[in-house]
This record gives sequence, C-alpha cells and structure tokens, in this order.
Amino acid sequence: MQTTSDLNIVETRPLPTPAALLAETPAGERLAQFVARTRHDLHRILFGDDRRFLLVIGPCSIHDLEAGRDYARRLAALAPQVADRIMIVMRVYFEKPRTTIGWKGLIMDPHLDGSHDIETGLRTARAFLREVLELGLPTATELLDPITPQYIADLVCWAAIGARTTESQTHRQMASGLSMPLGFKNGTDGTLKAAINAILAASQPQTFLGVNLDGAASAVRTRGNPDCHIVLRGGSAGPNYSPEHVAATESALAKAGLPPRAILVDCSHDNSAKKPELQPEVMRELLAQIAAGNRSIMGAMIESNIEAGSQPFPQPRAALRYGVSITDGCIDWPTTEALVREIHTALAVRG
Ligand SMILES: O=C[C@H](O)[C@H](O)COP(=O)(O)O
Ligand SMILES: C=C(OP(=O)(O)O)C(=O)O
Repeated sequence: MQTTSDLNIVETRPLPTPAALLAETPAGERLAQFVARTRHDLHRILFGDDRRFLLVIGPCSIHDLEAGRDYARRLAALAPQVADRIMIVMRVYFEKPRTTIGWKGLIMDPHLDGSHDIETGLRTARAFLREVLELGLPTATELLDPITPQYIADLVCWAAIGARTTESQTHRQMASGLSMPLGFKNGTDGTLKAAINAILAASQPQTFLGVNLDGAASAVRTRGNPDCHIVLRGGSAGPNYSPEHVAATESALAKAGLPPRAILVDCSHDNSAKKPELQPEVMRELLAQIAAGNRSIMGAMIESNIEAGSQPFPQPRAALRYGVSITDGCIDWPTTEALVREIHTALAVRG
C-alpha cells in the first residue's frame, strides 16, 4: 500500500497528560487564590477601575533557572516598595515565536541543545511558574502552542499572544477559552487591525480542536474571553507609542465597539528599534503622556534581565554568560530598579 501520510514525521513521542503534570506540581489553594485575585486586579487596572499602572517586566525568555530565580527574587523585593502605584507582573516567557528559525524557548528545548525534550520543558515551566508565584509575584507569559495552556495556564496571571500569531484563528480561538486577561500584540507590520479583530474574535464563544486534561483530542467549546486588550509594540514602519499613535488606537478601538482605554505599550521590540537600552526613553515618553492627561495607557512592558544586552545563541552552554538574554536584548538590573523607582515617582501625578 502506498504510504501517503507521515512522510516527513521522524517520531511521535507521547507526553504525560496535563492532568498528570498538574497532579505532580499542583497549584494548591493558596496560589490558586493568589492567581484569581491577581487576574481580578488586572481586569480592574486594564478596564479602568484601579488607578495602579500595570508593568509587565522581566527577561525576554527564561533559559537558565538559577538566573531566572535570581531575577525573580530581586523583582519580588522591589515590587512591594512601589505597589501603591504599580502592579508588577514578571515576564516568565517559555515559548518564543521565531521570525524564521532559532531556539523556541525552554518548553520546546529545555536542555538548550536541540534535543527538544518537551516533557521536561513542560514540567520545568510549571515548577518555575509556581516558584515565582510563591515569591508573591504575578506571572506573565506568551502562549504560543495551543496545547501548552492545558499544562501551565492555571499558574499564569496575564498572557500575551505575540505579533506573529495575533492574526491566527487558532490563537484567537485559544484566547477565547483562556481564563486570564490577555494582550494581543499589534502585527509585525505595526498595524492595529489584526489585534482589534483578534480581540473581537476572542471575546466570542468559539469551538475548536484541542486536548482535554486527560490528553484526549477534543472539541473544545468556549465562552469567550472578556478581558482581552491591545499591546502596542511598534512595527516595520517604526514605533507606535506617540500621542498620535495612542489617540489613533483609542479611536480604532472605539470604532470597533471596544473599550478605548485598555492600552498596554511594549517599550521593547519595534518601539525601541530592537535597541534594549532605548526602553527607558520610551517609558519616559509614556510617563510624559500620562502627566499630560492621557487616560488610556494602562500599563507597559519592559524586557529586563540581570545583565544588559543579549548573547549569541547557539553556543556551548558552559560559555554562556550568567544573566544575559539568549533571545532579545534587555536592560540590566540596576537600570531596571532605577527605572521602576522613576516610574513610581512620575506616577504621583495620577493621584
Ligand atoms: O521577543 C522575541 C523575539 O523578538 C521574537 O521571538 C522573534 O525573534 P527572532 O526575530 O529573533 O526570531
Ligand atoms: C515575542 C515577543 O514580542 P512580539 O510578539 O511583539 O515580537 C515577546 O514579547 O517576547
């Protein structure tokens, strides 16, 4: 018989079920309460009932657990000092979308050697998210593979759909079933349409193919996620955080029948021309807009790590420098700490 399928498949390796990994690393009642409370607070910040500023901040990706812990401990010590005006949520990013190819994150390749031990990746991601929550720090992550959420979403307070997948029906359907506030990035071309369509689609009930907690292929029916919003990250035509861009975003949201005041600005990516050291300047520009009366910039995203910049990858693991990103460049910890304090001071104008 002529074989007509799986011609390009090398191996299909079954994974533990989501239920098995959840039982192995349970959230526990205390952390589940913390996640639920944080999501509620995020909803109130994003949609206008809470005057705190949302700051999603942390490494572009987690590749070294010890450095990730070190970063999380520093952020957890800083967060309470500014908590009256800023809600800090740590970027705990395990899935990296690539423009062409490259390391796809700790879930896909936890040993950083191309062995793609996804089982260990999922297990490690769950355990690390729990550690961050244990520090009292809310968690943020990008959700990329549509099966991943079953393994980790209960430990995630805020999620992003990235610029490369905002236009994907698969991701919009997945978002419609997710339980946390979720930001859709604008497309890599810098236009808003895909993100606005995504918010509309994700707010509606959807039915799609997924897996249940026992790992069985399932038809998943959703209610729609009412807590989706836009994230401005710039695009190929340049940044999109100026007052004019923000005003245009407000009117595009209003025209689509969406709340015009739930905008998060990513200071990194094309808003800083991929030069991480420019992020504080972008942030200062946002603070100037807020001081001038802007009421729609509800928060910002910053890529920050222990050390500045990024390092080439792949390279031998032993040669990697501690605390330096292996994906996008970041600002270092001293810059981060000073910037967070500066944001806190500047936000006094909002009362
Ligand atoms: O935030 C991370 C990157 O910008 C994104 O994953 C794309 O990376 P790449 O263009 O290096 O593949
Ligand atoms: C991949 C990311 O961003 P974007 O989708 O905006 O490129 C990210 O925030 O890690």
